[in-house]
Formats: sequence, C-alpha cells, structure tokens
Amino acid sequence: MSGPVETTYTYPELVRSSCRYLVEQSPDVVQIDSTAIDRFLDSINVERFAKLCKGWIAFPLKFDTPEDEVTLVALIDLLNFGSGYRKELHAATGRGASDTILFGCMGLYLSGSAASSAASPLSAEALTQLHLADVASVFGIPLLGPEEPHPTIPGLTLSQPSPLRELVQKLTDTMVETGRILKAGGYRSLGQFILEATKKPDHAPVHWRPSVADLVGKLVTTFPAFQDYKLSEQHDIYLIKRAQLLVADLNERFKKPESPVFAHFDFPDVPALTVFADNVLPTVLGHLGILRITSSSLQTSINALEPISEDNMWILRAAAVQACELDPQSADHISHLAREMQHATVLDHYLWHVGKDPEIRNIPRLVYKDTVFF
Ligand SMILES: Nc1nc2c(c(CN[C@H]3C=C[C@H](O)[C@@H]3O)cn2[C@@H]2O[C@H](COP(=O)(O)O)[C@@H](O)[C@H]2O)c(=O)[nH]1
Repeated sequence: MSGPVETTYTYPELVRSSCRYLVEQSPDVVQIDSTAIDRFLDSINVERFAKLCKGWIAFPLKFDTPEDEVTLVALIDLLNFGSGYRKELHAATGRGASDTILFGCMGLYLSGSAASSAASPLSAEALTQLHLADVASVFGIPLLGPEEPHPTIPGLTLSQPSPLRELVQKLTDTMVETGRILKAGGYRSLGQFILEATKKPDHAPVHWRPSVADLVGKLVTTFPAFQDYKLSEQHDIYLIKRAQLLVADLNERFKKPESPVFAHFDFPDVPALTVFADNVLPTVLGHLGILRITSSSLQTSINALEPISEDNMWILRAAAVQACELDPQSADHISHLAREMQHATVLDHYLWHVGKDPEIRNIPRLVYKDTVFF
C-alpha cells in the first residue's frame, strides 16, 4: 500500500475506470456475461427487490449526541473486514465477519472500554489505548484454539494460538492507528472528523449540499485503513470498498429531514458510488451466471476455500464492480426499476442480501486473509 494519491478524478471515478481496464485485461481469469445480466434484470421480483435493497438497520441503542451515533456507524465500516476468516469465525463464534464486527463495535460502545478511562469508549483517545486482549474479549474472538493433550506429558493440556489472533491484531492495529491520526489532527472522534468534513463551508452558496465524492476523498486521503487500492507501474487499481460503504450508510441512516445531522449527509450524488466489492458479490454474481471464472485453477482454489492470489483477489473484486455498472439500455429493460438500477448502492444491498439466502450462503466464497479492506 502506498500513500494517498494526488488526482483530479474522484475516487469513485478511479474505481470505475480502473476496474473496467483490469477486467478487460483479464479474460483468462474472469468474464462478464451480458446476456446473463439481462436475464437477471428480467427475473427480478419488484417486491422482493424493494425489501432487500435497503442497507441500514437502526441500532437498539441510545446515543447522547448525533456525533456518537455517526462515530459508531463509522467505526463499523472502518472495521468491516475479516471476510477471509469467515470459516474460522463461524467455527469459533457462530458468527460471520460482518456480524462479528457489528457485535464487537456495539459491545465496545456499551463497554465503557475495557482499557480506557476516557469518557467515551469510541473516542480517539480510547481507540489509541486498545490492546489485543481487550479487542478479543469485546469482539468475542478467541485468541487461543481448543486445549490439546501434551504429546509426551500425561495430564498436561496445551493450546495453540487461534488462527483468529491475526484478525484480532488487524482490528486492534486499525483502531489504534485511526485513533492516533484523529488525535494528531485535533479530532476527539471519527464522528467529529466526519461532521467537520461534511459541514457547509463558511462562504458556500445557499443551495450548497455535501458530496459523496468529497467525503470519500477525505476519508481515503486521511486514513490508511480506507486506502483500498494498489498502485503499480503497470496499472493502478482502486476498489475503495469500506469508505464508499460508510458514506452510503451515513446517507441511509441520517437521510430523514428530521435528523439533526441531515444536512451533513443529504448527498445529491449517491449514484456516483460504485458497489462495495467484497467476497460476497463475486459469489452471488457467479451464481447468477453474470461472472464466469475462466481459470480452472482459481475455481479449484475457491471451491477448496484455499486463499487465492493477490492478483486474482483484485481481479474478482474489480469484476464485481464492472458487472454492476449497468448500461442504461440494460436498465431500461425493466423500466419500473430503471431508476433504482442506475444506483449501485441499491443494487449492492440487494445482491448482498441475496447472498444470505440459504441456497447461496453455502456456496464457497473467495478467501483472502491478508487484507483490512474487505
Ligand atoms: N457489498 C457489501 N458488503 C458488505 C455489506 C455489509 C453490511 N453492511 C450493512 C450492514 C448494516 C448496514 O446496513 C450496512 O450497510 C458487510 N459487507 C461485507 O461482507 C463481507 C462478508 O461478511 P459475512 O458474510 O458476514 O462474512 C465482509 O467483507 C463485510 O465487510 C454490504 O452492505 N455490502
């Protein structure tokens, strides 16, 4: 990972153009079947679509200030990774990656922070004081595997470190790093950073509104954990999954005009976002016949839940973004949904929830562990 890039393009634009290019260059890894896209659009049940295309569920929690709630939403999407540990998480905790993060962040909010005396458990200060053991305990992730009898000493049992320890380390490092950056910038919380970043500038025109591209840019250039891209001499690739998901979640959570922070998240340009490329979308799009993996060795690794190569990880996620870029003609196919289908966030949430259908959730998903991006 390299530092933030100076660019005249917005990050969602870079995601679109770099994914299109990478997919065009990779026909021996994956291909997109546009006839399957048309079949998929034709087969959508409008009522089911309307039910599943929503992302946000309100928390069963009380917040002292809107900033506290913005902070919790932001922490969840800062940490919304760990999909590569799905199998180990299910075995150890019975929860998948995103439920583990939701559970842990709500637990942290409620805990008053195991390690810190700071007033708010999600403050920048409290994040900097977190240790591996606190995070393991609040997120309910074991650091040790089951006890095994010692091979030579009768009666003695020993535990090996759990494979999930690496995930707990990544969660801890990400929170500590983010807390330090916030403190260095003079911010007391992620929520304060986001509310400042989306505040109407002093001399802005009356009709000024905040923009998704602007907030995504501020998140990506400030926090390494949001720098979901890879720069290389041949071709840069941008996915920006969690920063885009966070901005979409903030819009959805606070878009009611009665919300005290409505003006901060009343984005007119939500359709500028792409889908949020993780391990679920390529699986669902594969099941629908829209993505076709053309490398048999890659398909064998995915079926065996073996970690795939870094290059293939970028290509499959890029293919998910590209497959969801419907051309207006395809979307017109189903005129009643045309407007929504131009809106990648809505399509993302629909596909992500379809991925939870019993028939689809058991399909092996790509495994890639060495990342904090998805
Ligand atoms: N494309 C897309 N990927 C999403 C989400 C969400 C959840 N978001 C909603 C939840 C509440 C708010 O409404 C948020 O909007 C999680 N993931 C990713 O899935 C991955 C697998 O996780 P699992 O199956 O548990 O193991 C993990 O990398 C996780 O980061 C989404 O919406 N779209």
